[in-house]
Amino acid sequence: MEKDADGFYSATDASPSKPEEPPATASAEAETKAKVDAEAEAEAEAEARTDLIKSNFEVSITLADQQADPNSPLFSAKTFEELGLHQDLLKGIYDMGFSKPSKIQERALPLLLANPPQNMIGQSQSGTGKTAAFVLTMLSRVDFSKNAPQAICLAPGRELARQIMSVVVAMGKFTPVQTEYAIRDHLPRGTSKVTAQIIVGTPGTMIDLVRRRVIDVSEVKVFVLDEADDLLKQDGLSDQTLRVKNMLPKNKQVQIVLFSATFPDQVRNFANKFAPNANRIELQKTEISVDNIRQFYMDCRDEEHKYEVLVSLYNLLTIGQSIIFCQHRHTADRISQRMTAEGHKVASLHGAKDASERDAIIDSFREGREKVLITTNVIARGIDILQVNMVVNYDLPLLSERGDWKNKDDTRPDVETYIHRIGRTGRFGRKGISINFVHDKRTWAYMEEIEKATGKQIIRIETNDLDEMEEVRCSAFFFIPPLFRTFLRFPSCLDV
Ligand SMILES: Nc1ncnc2c1ncn2[C@@H]1O[C@H](COP(=O)(O)OP(=O)(O)OP(=O)(O)O)[C@@H](O)[C@H]1O
Repeated sequence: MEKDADGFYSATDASPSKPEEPPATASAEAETKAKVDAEAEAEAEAEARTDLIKSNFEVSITLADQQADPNSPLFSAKTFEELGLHQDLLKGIYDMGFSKPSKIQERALPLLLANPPQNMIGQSQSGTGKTAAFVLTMLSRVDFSKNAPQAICLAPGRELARQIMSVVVAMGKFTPVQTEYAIRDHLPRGTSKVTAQIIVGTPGTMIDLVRRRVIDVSEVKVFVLDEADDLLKQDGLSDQTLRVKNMLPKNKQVQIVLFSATFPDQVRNFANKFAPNANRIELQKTEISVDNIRQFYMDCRDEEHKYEVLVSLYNLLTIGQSIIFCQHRHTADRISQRMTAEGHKVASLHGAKDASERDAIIDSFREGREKVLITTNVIARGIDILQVNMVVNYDLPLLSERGDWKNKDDTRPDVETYIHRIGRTGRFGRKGISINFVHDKRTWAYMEEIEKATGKQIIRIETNDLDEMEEVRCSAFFFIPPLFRTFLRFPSCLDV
């Protein structure tokens, strides 16, 4: 197997080299060399120390490099100041540590903020900053002096709605914005009218709250769908999403904003009707999945062998954080129970757990208290946890298994879900690894189809060669100072 075939570079490659000054004498030369060596050693040690403390191996240099590369989805020729944002929002953005817009932010924000407001259908690869684009739109459009809902954002799941809200709160930190959730079990029965200006929730609960007049939508002027293709999928959430739209005021224009990394052809037409005359930012099919996620597969003998391989990967899974995707809830439960019984620390999350348990599990994972999360498609989309540097497709996603798919005999993989799943790693230019488990002719064929559809190579790793796996992981993520290699040979040393 060729390592680094797809141009991954380490921090050493990316570091700007120091200009060399010719030393005046031999002793000056020796002195300079000693100084440079000492500096390099100190840098390497500092880097190793920082990595040990953070226990994640981000190489920050890559972000600046990518934001300066016109071919990167993170590139921008402009600054946030040039995008026409209010001073208080600029403060919020810089407080979050953003320094430059990404391509989607640079392109979408001027269109989203222009007057009169126009609809938008925006597509950009996973982890490239779509959330900030629509959150800044909502925060820019609401009138903080009015205590009434003016912007509604829908997401397909509870975990994503909560995450979007955290971005609204962080970006709106220097504004007087008031926010409220429309997610299950959040507002107690008997709650009187919601006066918050921005509401984030899931379609079913939003309908319920509007119907019960807890949420009055008469002042709404922005309606956002995140993961819009999922919310507009026929037989899926599209009925409910459409009902929310039909509840919005008819006597004034509501700006409709749709965002996703994927807009399959069958949804695109409906999206065009849902958001008429929209400005559109689209990706070519070959651009959809990002290059910074290296994709691998492991050829397992059967279902039991899949489990054994997963267990053998445990040390690697816990260097950073990892998400393991299964097709069914019972598989996620079975694997996590078995691994826990064998002494491994893993968590499992799926839609059958109750709301408060789901919140506690994802929060604990987000805070890094759990390092391995075994789950279903419930968090395949949108979830942004920067430390996740490995995704395992324990089961490949299939169309026939999708709740909204009518043809249960369909023998095709669900390529969109695959793209979203692997997009849980490699966020905003970071490096990530995905591994698919295949175990028979059928799953092999699914994987080949995914490879063809995404146009990205999926490379084999031997199931019994953990050294190779370790090297793959090291070459993908780390600048490895010589001393530090020891730690990588024994990853448990890193759990400080
Ligand atoms: N301009 C920026 N500078 C630095 N970081 C940014 C910037 N914009 C967004 N980010 C960060 O990038 C990460 C990914 O952003 P976000 O979750 O919005 O991606 P996305 O495009 O919505 O992805 P997905 O398609 O998976 O939902 C987040 O951690 C976010 O804070």
